[in-house]
Amino acid sequence: MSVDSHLDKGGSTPKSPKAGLDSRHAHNGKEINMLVLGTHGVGKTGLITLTVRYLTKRFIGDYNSDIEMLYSHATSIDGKHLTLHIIDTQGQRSLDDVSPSQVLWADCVIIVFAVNDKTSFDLARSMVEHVHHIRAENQMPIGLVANKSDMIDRKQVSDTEVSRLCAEFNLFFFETAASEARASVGDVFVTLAQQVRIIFKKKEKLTRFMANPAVAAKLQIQQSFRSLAERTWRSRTSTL
Ligand SMILES: Nc1nc2c(ncn2[C@@H]2O[C@H](COP(=O)(O)OP(=O)(O)OP(=O)(O)O)[C@@H](O)[C@H]2O)c(=O)[nH]1
Repeated sequence: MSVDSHLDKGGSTPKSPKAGLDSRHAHNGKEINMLVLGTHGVGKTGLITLTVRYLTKRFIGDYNSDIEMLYSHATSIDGKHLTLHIIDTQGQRSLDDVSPSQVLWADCVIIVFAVNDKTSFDLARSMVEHVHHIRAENQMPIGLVANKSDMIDRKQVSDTEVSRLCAEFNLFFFETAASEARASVGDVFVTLAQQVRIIFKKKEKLTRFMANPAVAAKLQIQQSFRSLAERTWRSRTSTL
């Protein structure tokens, strides 16, 4: 599916990503794919619609929380024009509901739980491990969002277990209340987009460095020495 900048064309209804994901634009640093996971009712749709509203200063019309949606919109972060593609998944009941192809499509993942729902946190923890496992070769920034922070009196998740999980997997942590429409909700997506850009820039720098003929020649010489040393060692040990 071609993921053009739907919201920027003045449309008010996001698209369904069911037709498949177009990865042509992925990982180019200008278009950022963001996947939002979390069990039912934790507030994923609320967070996304609020963020898009905040970033585009435009009201998104009716949305249906029961359908998986792709929101695409252009924005400017740190003076750079970027297009964010955000998939709002249908709530997952278990890891079986997490689509590996969506995890591979993503440049970053945002995992949401509700502070008043311990089960949603337990699933969030499993999702973090699962995403790490799927992206073992190519790690990416993961954001953990503790939503419904306004329901502090019904809190079921301790700060200690949240901090432990964040420390273990190097997560970017945010506390939000989608119902209270604070501008800070937008920080989740902006921070993750910035992290994706940092990784992209590092990779780009490394690619340029490796493409330098002097570096390539040096690496080739090192490799030749290594092969020669290996061959010498093998021939010595075989004669023993
Ligand atoms: N008190 C409170 N309620 C919230 C908050 N965020 C969302 N809700 C409510 O939680 C319910 C579910 O919100 P959604 O945004 O539809 O949750 P979702 O994660 O997209 O749900 P699914 O699409 O079923 O996976 C709605 O009734 C929201 O009004 C919050 O920060 N605080």
